[in-house]
Amino acid sequence: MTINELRKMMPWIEDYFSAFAIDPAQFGSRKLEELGSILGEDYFIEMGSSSLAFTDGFFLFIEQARALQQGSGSTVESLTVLPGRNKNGENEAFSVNLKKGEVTAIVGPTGSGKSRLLADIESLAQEDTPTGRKILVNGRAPGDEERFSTEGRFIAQLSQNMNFVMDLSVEEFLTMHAESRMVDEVSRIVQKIYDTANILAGEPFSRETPVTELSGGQSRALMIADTALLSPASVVLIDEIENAGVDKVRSLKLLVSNNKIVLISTHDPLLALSADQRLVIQNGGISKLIKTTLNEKKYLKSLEKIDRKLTLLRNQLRMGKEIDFSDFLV
Ligand SMILES: Nc1ncnc2c1ncn2[C@@H]1O[C@H](COP(=O)(O)OP(=O)(O)OP(=O)(O)O)[C@@H](O)[C@H]1O
Repeated sequence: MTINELRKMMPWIEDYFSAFAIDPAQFGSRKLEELGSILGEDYFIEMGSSSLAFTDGFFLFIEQARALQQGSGSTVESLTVLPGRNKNGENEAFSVNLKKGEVTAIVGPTGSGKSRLLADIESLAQEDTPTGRKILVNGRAPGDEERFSTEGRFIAQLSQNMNFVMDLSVEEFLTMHAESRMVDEVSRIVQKIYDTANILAGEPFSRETPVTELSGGQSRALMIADTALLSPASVVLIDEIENAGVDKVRSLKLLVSNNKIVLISTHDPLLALSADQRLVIQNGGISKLIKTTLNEKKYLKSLEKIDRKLTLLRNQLRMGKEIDFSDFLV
């Protein structure tokens, strides 16, 4: 496949060329594989026999380009979680200040209160939830209008149990959302989100699929792509991405950009160590804030390799194949 053929297949790719001031006409007839040498190794795109395989570098490319296009855009510079009480009614020891561009993992045993913390932030709690926490935006308490308005919400939440209640196809849903955001070129952004969601989802789906018929993983992938590419949210809350049948590492890269505050509740070491820091929740209260160490970061690449192998194995299992351990054990 040539670069021009890719441009025809995915017209939205032009956005990224223009964000990087690259004129694709200069190398349009060259093979896709050569894109790596043009953009730099990190952006290399592999070609399978019948399908495209995108590297993580490509996703980073997309993400960086998007951040460039959107500029700093975000209005939320910081979120502060003022101390509340744990399940025993004891005061939390310290407040937590989350800044733009930071990714924070929330870790802790099952039932410890990770989702509760996300819910406090989502509802911009003002000492009116079971924890008694208070959330400040840019250093001040939001007014009721800000808290309860559905317009211009700057917080997006992705959770494990996402159900669509509308009777719309994927295409209708995305079109409606894009139109409500008053974007230019609705059909182009719709295709971009659809293509990205299909890359993230374990099993592909068509534009005509009713959203109510999407599997858990597929609807998750659709909402991740939608949030990353269309929602103007400057705070993204993610509740356990790991079991959703989506490519979690790529999803995180897509959602995280320099101008967002991202919180992710997780039991997954790969996701937790991808974050800048982690909040430890015990018995309903925030008990520690640990910065990810350089040593931990050093092992991320190896963890990613192990995780890819496990994903392959999981896919073989899902497809009803006999497991091939030849690559796994080296
Ligand atoms: N500080 C608190 N005070 C009172 N109740 C709390 C507090 N923190 C959490 N809870 C309650 O404890 C229950 C379990 O919390 P939550 O669902 O947030 O746990 P979790 O860590 O997300 O668990 P899992 O890992 O299983 O998803 C919820 O009903 C929640 O409202």
